[in-house]
Amino acid sequence: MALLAGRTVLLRAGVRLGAEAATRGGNGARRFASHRVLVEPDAAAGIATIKLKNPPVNSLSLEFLTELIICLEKLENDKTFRGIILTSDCPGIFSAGLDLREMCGKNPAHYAEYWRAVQEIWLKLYLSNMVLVAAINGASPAGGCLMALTCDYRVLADNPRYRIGLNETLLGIIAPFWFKDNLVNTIGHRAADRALQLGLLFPPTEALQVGMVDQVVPEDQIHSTALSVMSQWLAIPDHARQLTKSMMRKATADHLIKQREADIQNFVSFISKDSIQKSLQVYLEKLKQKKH
Ligand SMILES: CC/C=C\C/C=C\C/C=C\CCC/C=C/C(=O)SCCNC(=O)CCNC(=O)[C@H](O)C(C)(C)COP(=O)(O)OP(=O)(O)OC[C@H]1O[C@@H](n2cnc3c(N)ncnc32)[C@H](O)[C@@H]1OP(=O)(O)O
Repeated sequence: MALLAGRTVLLRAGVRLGAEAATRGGNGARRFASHRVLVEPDAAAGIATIKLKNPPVNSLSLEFLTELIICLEKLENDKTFRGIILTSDCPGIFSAGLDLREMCGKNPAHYAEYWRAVQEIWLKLYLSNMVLVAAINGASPAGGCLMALTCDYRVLADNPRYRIGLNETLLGIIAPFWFKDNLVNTIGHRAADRALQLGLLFPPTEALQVGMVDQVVPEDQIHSTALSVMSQWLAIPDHARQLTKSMMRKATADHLIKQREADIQNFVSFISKDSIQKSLQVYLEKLKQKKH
């Protein structure tokens, strides 16, 4: 049943999908992988595990986002799969969020194309008909946190270095309204107000307390926990769960869908400002110097 999916991917024609491959797994299910998105299917269970693999930190570049969008479309249209576990193949990092290099020193057309892809991945994940469980096995700032927030359930590995949150203000930028809406829907208005203004990155215990994640487990139990949560969610008849999900999420998604173009223009003019470019460059430089 396609209650929510089926929208078009509006991306630059000809973005290279890398060495995409489709083979048959041991259980007969199609296994497909691109350079940066690994899909491990379990056809018998109806579950696909997506492993993000864009080292070193799974930053969400335009090419990576494009591969992910295509992968999600394929899974959404394949009736074999009813659930996705979203996790990382990069040790200690779930995702460092949006790729800062896509937002620095480029032209307005590039910023517009990039932002459309960011919107698209959010809509694809947020409106998916499938059950999405995030198995967060690493740090998850900003866009990384947003991806996790689109999921139906979040399991975080218990490691104090694995902080999660929308830290945009620390970079001198602003979480867009639809990031904010997704966060408010998850942790409530007061907690979101504080978290967004202060750019808070929550360690596991605090993330659980505030409701940013649903469960914190030892790192070696993250996949088994995600599987057991998934089986609980898949026990619900699809049509009832999907209609309920749609009822809960439609207004938030429509908020963006209705003003997608204006949101792109807003992003382009904001990110093109000299002062914002300067802040992002300083932040990137600090990240680079951290090692030395
Ligand atoms: C009224 C409203 C008006 C206007 C609003 C309109 C629009 C809104 C405008 C903007 C919205 C933008 C929303 C942005 C969302 C984002 O996601 S921004 C990205 C935020 N991400 C971060 O802050 C994370 C930064 N990274 C880290 O903290 C750490 O790297 C890490 C904890 C993830 C991992 O730490 P380490 O393992 O120690 O790794 P390193 O720090 O050494 O990093 C390795 C390598 O990777 C580079 N890198 C890290 N993060 C990014 C990134 N996000 N993008 C690009 N590159 C990144 C880092 O520089 C290192 O590079 P090298 O030195 O090896 O070259």
